[in-house]
Amino acid sequence: MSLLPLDEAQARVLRLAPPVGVETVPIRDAIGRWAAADLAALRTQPERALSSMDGYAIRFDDLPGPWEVIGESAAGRPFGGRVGPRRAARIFTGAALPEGADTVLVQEEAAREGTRLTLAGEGPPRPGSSVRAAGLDFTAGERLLPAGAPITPAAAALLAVGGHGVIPVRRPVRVAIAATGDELVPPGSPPEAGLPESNGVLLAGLLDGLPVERIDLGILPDDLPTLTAAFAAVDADVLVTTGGASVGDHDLVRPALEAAGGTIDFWRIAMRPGKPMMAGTLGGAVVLGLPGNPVSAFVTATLFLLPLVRRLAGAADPLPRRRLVPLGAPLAANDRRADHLRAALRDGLAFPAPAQDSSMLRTLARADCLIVRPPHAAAAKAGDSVEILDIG
Ligand SMILES: Nc1nc2c(c(=O)[nH]1)N[C@H]1C(S)=C(S)[C@@H](COP(=O)(O)OP(=O)(O)OC[C@H]3O[C@@H](n4cnc5c(N)ncnc54)[C@H](O)[C@@H]3O)O[C@H]1N2
Ligand code: MOO
Repeated sequence: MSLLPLDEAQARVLRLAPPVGVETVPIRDAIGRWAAADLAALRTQPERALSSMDGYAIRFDDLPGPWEVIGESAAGRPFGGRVGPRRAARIFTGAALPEGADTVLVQEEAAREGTRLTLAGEGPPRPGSSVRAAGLDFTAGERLLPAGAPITPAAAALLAVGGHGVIPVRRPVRVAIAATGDELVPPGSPPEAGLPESNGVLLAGLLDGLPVERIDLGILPDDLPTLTAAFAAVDADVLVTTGGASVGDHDLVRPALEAAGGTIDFWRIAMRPGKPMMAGTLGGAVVLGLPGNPVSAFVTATLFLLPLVRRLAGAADPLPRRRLVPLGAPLAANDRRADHLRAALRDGLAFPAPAQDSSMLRTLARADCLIVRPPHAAAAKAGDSVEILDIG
């Protein structure tokens, strides 16, 4: 049986559809989304030279003083006059540097009596001390954020000071979620009713915080006509199913997708857990058929569903970040499948959970990260570096 390498499978999923359409939203609503266009500064920041300290605006050449104080410049209330030779203007943090002045003498190093100002310390070391030059942060026309960059709180603040009030982003991504399996009952059902459905809870939680409009299709039975009709009726950007992805007689997601008119792009990946994941398209939707085992669903959602949603939402760099940490315990050599091992982080070391069965949610809920073991990785000892994906 041929298994697709993980990185190739990820690249193929990201190629299944372009980002969704653009909408323009107020800047606060753009946080947590991605810029849909290159965004340039509409103004220069600061627009003119400002003081970075409370003190006196002077001419550096006039040091060591004394000076006569002829006016005051406060933030939003600039001094209209000019600072000539041996003259100074009282100035506050964020206030415009008056014409003629080039330096700020901080007030801790100044003494003042009426309008007479004298040096009471070492004074500014060089021209321009305690002055923020015009355009120190950026100049009008400069690119502040490239298309596809995440709009973090800091990026949104930058765009705000850059003169933007509204931002072009991608509209929310519509994600339809269906759990499949005759054994499943809604969470909170009586204990004897069946297996509580948990993948829907898991996926809803993983999608929280992304710009997603969720469409919950609930629990679908292992019945080909029912599944086919449900899939055919889906109006979404993404249809994600869990369960029924493997090779058993009741694993009907693939035949139902095909019966509904969908196309399978690939099925089965060289990874563990998550091998039976399938990807394809149905009408305008990308379809991800995640395996039913809860940990397999978590790992494939982390590695495929979330990157796909980020890409559809306009992210240029949608894959999860990995980092290197030392192992806290040895690991055996790996086989041909990329492994994702639930692990705890203690004192900066990654300790793999002793049991890794893909049904065990308790080990997942206790894990801080997944250790990523590439195919055919050699045995590793405690202290060796391994790649991890942080989870939370
Ligand atoms: N002969 C083979 N059998 C299996 C193979 C294989 O290659 N050959 N692959 C195994 C692997 S790996 C996985 S993973 C599973 C995936 O199977 P399915 O996607 O068909 O999932 P199900 O059989 O429907 O369910 C698996 C397991 O998970 C429980 N489940 C399903 N959905 C939910 C849900 N929404 N909430 C909670 N629990 C759920 C289900 O009851 C099963 O216990 O196949 C292996 N078999
Ligand atoms: O590899 Mo399956 O996805 O765990 O148990």
